[in-house]
Amino acid sequence: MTARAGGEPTAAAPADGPPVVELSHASFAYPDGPLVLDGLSWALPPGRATALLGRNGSGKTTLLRLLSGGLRPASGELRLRGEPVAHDRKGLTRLRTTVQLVVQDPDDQLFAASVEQDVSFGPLNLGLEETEVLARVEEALDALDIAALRDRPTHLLSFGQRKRAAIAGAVAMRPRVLILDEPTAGLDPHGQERLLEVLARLRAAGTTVVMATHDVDLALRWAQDAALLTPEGLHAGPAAAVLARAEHVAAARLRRPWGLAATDVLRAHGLLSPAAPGPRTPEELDGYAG
Ligand SMILES: Nc1ncnc2c1ncn2[C@@H]1O[C@H](COP(=O)(O)OP(=O)(O)OP(=O)(O)O)[C@@H](O)[C@H]1O
Repeated sequence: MTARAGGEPTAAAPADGPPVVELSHASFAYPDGPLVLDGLSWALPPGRATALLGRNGSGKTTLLRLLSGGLRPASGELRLRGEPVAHDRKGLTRLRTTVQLVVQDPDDQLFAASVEQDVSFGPLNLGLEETEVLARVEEALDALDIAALRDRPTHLLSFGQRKRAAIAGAVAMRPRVLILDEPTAGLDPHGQERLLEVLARLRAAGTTVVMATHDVDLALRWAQDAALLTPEGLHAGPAAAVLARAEHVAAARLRRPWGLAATDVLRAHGLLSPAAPGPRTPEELDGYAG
């Protein structure tokens, strides 16, 4: 399947400033494979929360790896604060101080003997002073609520704990853009809520957060913007508007989010004016009852 640039003005969400990171007309194919992404453009303005959705194999992971410099577009370019990124050591180091990717499987990310060593690795690699490294590691362990696990071997942790350790490693880099590939997959509901709290704190501090997910309800309630990767292209914009486009949602093999379905029912019964925003969660529905 090939994702192409959409044929309509879809890519840019209302920006709060010039994009921090941006792919422009990027195409990519794995060696001996078909084109996965074809001329795709996507800009991430600062401080926004964006959900990336699409069917299995649509190219979400590929797109996130292109944005974070792990893959290089065959054509088109990656820009950091408007400047083209050179895919050499210097260019990628500069990119990684700003953009951090947390991959889907924590076992692809964790490699050090203990949690603390793993979380320290990135800041140490930046050549920071020891006190600065320690401060960042403490901050990241606290943020992910895993300080008690600092001396534990990573391979002896539960899946959810490993996932949090992997995210802590990215957070310790204090990135302006944090990209997470299906971070809630495999977490229990409590773990998911804790993770969303962590992401809310990072966003409050101005971090741009991008999350690939298959969960449309999570996307509607958590994200300001959504991007749907379909065979026709990337459809991006404010989350409620993007997820209301039935044909794009169907092309991404998703379903209508709960909140939009509830909004339809409220409007059909005259309980909500056409212009008023609807509930995004069952908890918010309570506010419409009286
Ligand atoms: N290392 C690789 N080598 C060759 N082909 C690959 C590689 N990784 C992914 N692909 C192919 O590229 C396409 C896009 O894969 P990708 O992992 O980006 O999709 P995805 O949207 O993240 O999927 P999922 O929702 O299943 O995680 C798929 O057809 C996949 O088979």
